[in-house]
Amino acid sequence: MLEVRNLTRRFGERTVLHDVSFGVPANGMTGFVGANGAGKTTTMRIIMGVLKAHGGGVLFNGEPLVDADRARFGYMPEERGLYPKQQVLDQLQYLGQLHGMGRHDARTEALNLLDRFGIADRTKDKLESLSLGNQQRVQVAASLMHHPTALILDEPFSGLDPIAVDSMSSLLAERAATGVPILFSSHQLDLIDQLCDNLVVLAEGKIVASGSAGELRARARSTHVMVTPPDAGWLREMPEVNVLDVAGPRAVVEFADEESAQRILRAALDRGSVTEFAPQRPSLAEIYREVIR
Ligand SMILES: Nc1ncnc2c1ncn2[C@@H]1O[C@H](COP(=O)(O)OP(=O)(O)OP(=O)(O)O)[C@@H](O)[C@H]1O
Repeated sequence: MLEVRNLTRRFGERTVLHDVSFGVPANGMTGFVGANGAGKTTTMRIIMGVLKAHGGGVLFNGEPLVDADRARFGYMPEERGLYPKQQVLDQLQYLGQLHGMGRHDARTEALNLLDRFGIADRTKDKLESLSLGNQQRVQVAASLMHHPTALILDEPFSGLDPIAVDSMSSLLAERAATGVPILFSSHQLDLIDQLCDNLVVLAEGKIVASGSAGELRARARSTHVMVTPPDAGWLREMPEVNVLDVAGPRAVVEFADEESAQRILRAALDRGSVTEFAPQRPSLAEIYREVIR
């Protein structure tokens, strides 16, 4: 478990992180979302020791995070950072060896990762000769080489095609399942929804929501879809129901509580047929939009 506690950070007179606290549990992926400039990269840089915090700190498994822990983390920085002119395989092998892997193990792991990312045929090519998406795959492979104890990835999915997104997602999910806390930032809300067990939402340097997907969904507004042919417009006249949208027989509504839901359902049945009455599980994308509003 990685815990960010009460981080503050200023650049000149401007405070860009205000008392930021959240957890990155093991055994799951934590999505880090927020508008451009919200402070995600700054937070990740502080976790990795690239920037100093002006207040607060980071714990790893309950102890203050130190450089020896960070050396075992995998980090993909926003500015990336591999050598454009070096061959892909040699570069990954070199990075593995820097992390203490033997030459043979590093080469085997590099080949394994390049194969998983579908670029095993590019091992001898210089990084700069690869497309941007393929360079991105190599960057993520670099962060995974030494079987890190935690992963901090700044927009690892940006610019990837759907096949690469799938291979990267499954690889990260495998690492998460072995107990590695993974924090990754992304602007792709549908992807966050698909992959994340936890969500952290930052807005203007402040945490506006954080927690497990289940907790956040339970707190979010829950709606129902009701289909009552021929026209669901009558719902607007009913007490105890907040009608969010009506299109012909289909309405999206919000009830005060479960009893109200049941009363309205009975009223609908008394009027005629009900062909659908379904609670809607809010997506993490919807939760994100609601909390930053
Ligand atoms: N070295 C720096 N000097 C001055 N201001 C900085 C510096 N680094 C970041 N900032 C400011 O801190 C704020 C947070 O930036 P940060 O890069 O952390 O946001 P972000 O959430 O990662 O954004 P994005 O989604 O665009 O990558 C921004 O207003 C940015 O301009």
